[in-house]
Amino acid sequence: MTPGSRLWEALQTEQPLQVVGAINAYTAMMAERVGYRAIYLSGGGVANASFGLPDLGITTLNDVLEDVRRMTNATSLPLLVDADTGFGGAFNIGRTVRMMIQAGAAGIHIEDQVSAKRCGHRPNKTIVSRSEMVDRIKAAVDAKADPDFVVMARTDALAVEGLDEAIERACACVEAGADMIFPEAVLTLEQYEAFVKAVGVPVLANITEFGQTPLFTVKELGEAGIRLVLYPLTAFRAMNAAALKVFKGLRSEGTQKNVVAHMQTRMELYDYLNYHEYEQKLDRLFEQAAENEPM
Ligand SMILES: C[C@](O)(C(=O)O)[C@H](CC(=O)O)C(=O)O
Repeated sequence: MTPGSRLWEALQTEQPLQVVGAINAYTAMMAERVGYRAIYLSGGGVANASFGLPDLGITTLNDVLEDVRRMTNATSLPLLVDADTGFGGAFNIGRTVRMMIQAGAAGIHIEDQVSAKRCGHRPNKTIVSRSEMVDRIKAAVDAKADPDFVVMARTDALAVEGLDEAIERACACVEAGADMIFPEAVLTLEQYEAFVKAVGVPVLANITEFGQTPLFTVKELGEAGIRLVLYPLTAFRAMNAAALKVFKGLRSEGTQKNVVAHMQTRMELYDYLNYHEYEQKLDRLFEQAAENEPM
């Protein structure tokens, strides 16, 4: 099974499918162990966590691929990747798809903002024309060496041009071959329902914290017909708050004794890494080496 077909399978098994942002390989392994069926690599997350940059279209395809490879090597979960605006024109978008497939991604989403993009939940976004967005999707679809690789069209048009244009764009993207639709910065369940009714392909809801979209539950979204629920930076935000708390505490108190109870222990860390299996192999190697040692 290809990563793409695993994503389609997960979509059949879990409805709606929770897709959880896993910012790095280790977090991806924890997500797998606790039962998620699909994971996500956030574009904002790559910029913020791997480069200390804001989510403004500054990172490159290779920057993202590096994190994709790390995560796909560490888990067998299908990985959906944020490809921002596709990293260039039609030829670049084709290359993006081919390289993402090579790196083990199950799918990507490409959006209709201009390349000097902003976070989808910030004001003053600018989008390209409908025909330019359709060309982006066509370029991505043409490059799909694996037919099950998911090309998801994200539209940021709702906040810029309103619901009707956003829905028409989404439909035009589906006609151009998009497998799924990601309407960005949706405000109500009724808006989700309108997308679901119009597009005829799976629709993703981006339930990112501190944004424009209320924190709708999986149940509410499922009832609105949503097939994928995304939590792009949920774990990252929690990890950051925990790191900050421990950094400040250690600085002011001169010890971590008061927070150690809230930490993942060494044994828990090792458990998720299958450390003990590695250690046993290492022990055997040493034993064999000792046996082979000339007397
Ligand atoms: C999905 C997103 O593009 C991301 O980079 O993960 C962001 C998430 C966020 O900033 O909360 C977005 O929605 O624009």
